[in-house]
Amino acid sequence: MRIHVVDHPLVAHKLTTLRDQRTDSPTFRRLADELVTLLAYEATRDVRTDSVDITTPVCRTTGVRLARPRPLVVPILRAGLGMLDGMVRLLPTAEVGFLGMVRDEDTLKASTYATRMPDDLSGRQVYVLDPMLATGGTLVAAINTLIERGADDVTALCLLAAPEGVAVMERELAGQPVTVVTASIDERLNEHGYIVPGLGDAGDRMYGTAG
Ligand SMILES: O=P(O)(O)OC[C@H]1O[C@H](OP(=O)(O)OP(=O)(O)O)[C@H](O)[C@@H]1O
Ligand SMILES: O=c1cc[nH]c(=O)[nH]1
Ligand SMILES: [Mg+2]
Repeated sequence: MRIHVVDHPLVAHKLTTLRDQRTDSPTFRRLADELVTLLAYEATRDVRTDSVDITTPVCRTTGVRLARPRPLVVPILRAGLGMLDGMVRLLPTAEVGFLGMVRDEDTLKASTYATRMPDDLSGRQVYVLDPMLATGGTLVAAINTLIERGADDVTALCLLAAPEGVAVMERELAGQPVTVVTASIDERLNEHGYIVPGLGDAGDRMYGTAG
């Protein structure tokens, strides 16, 4: 497993406003959308392409287009849904699958309540969207599901990651073809499994009270 932290002043600026507890839900959704577009630029660096011959108004030339089979984008409901539009705007040919997962707030164990994606993912590049990598339980389970279906290239886009969750991913997914792209590795998890400094509950901030 590889991890890539996107170190860019625009990312840091938007992330700071996202973290601020005064930021209301509509602004939070807009910033999450903008941030995923910036992360996607890094996350798709190795997206597969084919060469294609075209004619410009001036001459014939060879360019590239996104390869087949189409990439699959999988948001993890609920909070990951807020990252979907920004991602498919950059990857217009992508197919979209869905994983509904929730973490028990007492045991911090993740469970899956909905799965809707192709059974066979062999040869597919998969992009998983989840804003928060906290204990890592959700993302490890999600990525194992994708690998069991044959995915051989998985990239997770997370707005924030905790060092504890990164360590769990590195241990549980050692040797697997997995990359995590994040805007920040924060300081730690608190006693409730929340990322510190973090941004609170991403799903609630995205879809909770409008503030
Ligand atoms: O790394 P972990 O410790 O597993 O925690 C991270 C998960 O927790 C949050 O989801 P939550 O369970 O709150 O569901 P929601 O998106 O519906 O709010 C978040 O969106 C991640 O999916
Ligand atoms: O800090 C955290 C941890 C898990 N889930 C969230 O939404 N936020
Ligand atoms: Mg939540």
